[in-house]
Amino acid sequence: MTQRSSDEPIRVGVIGARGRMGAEVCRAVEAAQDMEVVATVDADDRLSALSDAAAEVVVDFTHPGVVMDNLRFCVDHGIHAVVGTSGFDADRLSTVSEWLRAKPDLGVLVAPNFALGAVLTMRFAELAARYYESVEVIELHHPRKADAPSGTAAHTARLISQAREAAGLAAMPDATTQEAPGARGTLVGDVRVHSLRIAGLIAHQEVVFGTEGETLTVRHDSLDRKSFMPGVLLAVRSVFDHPGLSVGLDKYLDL
Ligand SMILES: NC(=O)C1=CN([C@@H]2O[C@H](COP(=O)(O)OP(=O)(O)OC[C@H]3O[C@@H](n4cnc5c(N)ncnc54)[C@H](OP(=O)(O)O)[C@@H]3O)[C@@H](O)[C@H]2O)C=CC1
Ligand SMILES: O=C(O)C1=N[C@H](C(=O)O)C[C@H](O)C1
Repeated sequence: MTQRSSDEPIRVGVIGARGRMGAEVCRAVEAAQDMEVVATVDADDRLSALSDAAAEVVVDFTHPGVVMDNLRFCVDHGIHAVVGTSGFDADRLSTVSEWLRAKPDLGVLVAPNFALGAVLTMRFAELAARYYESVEVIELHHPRKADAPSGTAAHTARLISQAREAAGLAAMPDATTQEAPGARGTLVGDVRVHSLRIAGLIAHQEVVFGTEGETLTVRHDSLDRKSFMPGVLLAVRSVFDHPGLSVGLDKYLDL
């Protein structure tokens, strides 16, 4: 049962609208019959354009440094939010949950990755985690990316680490005693994450598992930013039915 009763197109505001993802989102929303872009905001624009245009849902693809202010504005103004921007840690998520207490009907989705294959990769990795002694994550992105490790890699590593802990696994075998800074990546929980920035790439991730006599590699490649759009549109349609904070597009899927 959807909380949205209107048959009119969903009124969507886009923050970061002139960016790589934001521009793609504007095109995808305009091409969908059941939604329309009513406001676009980018750096130096006023967020009040969103409430002035009576946006029902805001899609945010901006920057980790500004996304919390944007979200605060949406929550304060009773606008549902679909957030793709990276940089969310446990503290930020609990802050958003706290804000939402005052708006029990409002939905906020923070999704590290909207590509279906990436969502499945995270789920597969979580399932495989308990069966392997070793696991490391390698993320590969375009060189204009501001943050490292990627939000997807951090989320994947957290899920794996939690699954390993729940299964009571021992520490991973690793004889390294001498290490050049960064050579073994960064730790998220007990999982090492390695970040590559390569011209020509978009967004890619490998999760490499190993145990005696075998390895398993789960890899996903976004070859075009269009790969994120079906997930973004699904989220815009579904956010009304998921009040509170949801983390990960899998929460809107039957996985
Ligand atoms: N969840 C997912 O599936 C995906 C998430 N992402 C994430 O989305 C974010 C954006 O990525 P991408 O589109 O490549 O980045 P871009 O830098 O291309 O776009 C970000 C846009 O936001 C603008 N911006 C900066 N500050 C503000 C502000 N205060 N208010 C409004 N707009 C602002 C930027 O303007 P200016 O350039 O002038 O600063 C820019 O136009 C990143 O965190 C990235 O990791 C990316 C792809 C998929
Ligand atoms: O900046 C990007 O491009 C991407 N960012 C997201 C992330 O940090 O995981 C999602 C995807 O990897 C593309």
